[in-house]
Amino acid sequence: MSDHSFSAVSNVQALKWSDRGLDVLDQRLLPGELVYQTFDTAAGVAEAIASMRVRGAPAIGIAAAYGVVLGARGCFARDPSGWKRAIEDDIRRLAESRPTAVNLFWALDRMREAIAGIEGDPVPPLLAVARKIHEDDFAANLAMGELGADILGGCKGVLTHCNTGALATGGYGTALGVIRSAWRRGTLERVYATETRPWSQGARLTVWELNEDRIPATLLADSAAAWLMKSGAVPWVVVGADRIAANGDVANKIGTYSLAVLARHHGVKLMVAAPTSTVDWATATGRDIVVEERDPRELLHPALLGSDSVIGAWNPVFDVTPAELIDVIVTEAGTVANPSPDAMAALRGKPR
Ligand SMILES: CSC[C@@H](O)[C@H](O)C(=O)COP(=O)(O)O
Repeated sequence: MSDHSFSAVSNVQALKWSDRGLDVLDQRLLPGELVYQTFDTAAGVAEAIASMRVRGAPAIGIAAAYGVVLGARGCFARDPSGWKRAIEDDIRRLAESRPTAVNLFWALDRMREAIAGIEGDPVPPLLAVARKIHEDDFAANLAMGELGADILGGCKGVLTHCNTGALATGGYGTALGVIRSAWRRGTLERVYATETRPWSQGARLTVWELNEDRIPATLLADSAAAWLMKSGAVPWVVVGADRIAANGDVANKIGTYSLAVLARHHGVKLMVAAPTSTVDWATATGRDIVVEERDPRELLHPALLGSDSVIGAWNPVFDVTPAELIDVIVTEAGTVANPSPDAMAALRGKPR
């Protein structure tokens, strides 16, 4: 993978592999500081995912794949004949880092399959698989960008939620990839980005990425979305996904479901852009998706945290949008209009 392939479309790379280990751009510090930290163990990568230094379903999967390479390097050095048993602990730790984004489990399954066939030093073959996962995600983003931009046609304004850009993926982005492609075609004039709770992912990451690419954007509070839709400025909402069930229900950043309901009320269309690695064929409907709930302290003011406080906080960080509220799902393998179990099944057989 050449650096040029990334810098041609975006200056941002969330994950970089080097002989020292995995360099992770600490997304918690953006946009104020651009700091990479190097992780040289699988446990370190698991912590980087859990603590949200790495964010976004595809990027989490890619980081986990590199984490397995690091785990194999350590296990093989300690025990060349028993490393395959030892690495299971690392894989388990990585799998426990976040529960909702299925790309994590998809990538770990790919690494496990590769481990099964390895004789001798596992690092070169596992690194090749991790790099392929990374490169394939980037290529999928570019393909989705084109397919999604075709559907947006001459649309001048879109609303997006969360961050789905180069930082959240192998580069370029899912929903933000569609937006980048539409912008490059000269059709899109302005992006509206929600600030996105928790941690203001839109305010700190999405609009930063858009600014890096000089794409005009307007930031709004999540609660301003209905009012924006009423104004007619956004014929489309374009979002990513953390897990898509086999019937087309979509788990994505908290607030996506609200946007879907609002969009339907206002006659605004909803596009979900995600690679096929985000489709969980083993999960029949959105009811079976585990929705991560994070620490209430991420929401609640410290002054209200004391033992004499009667205030709690509910902090689910994803929600599930039912398929019937989604107009189209865009993947690198094709698009699914009006998603249903049958329409999704047709996607399954298509080559990536
Ligand atoms: C490109 S992944 C889909 C996103 O919309 C998504 O919800 C996301 O970035 C997840 O964020 P995270 O910060 O990892 O919880």
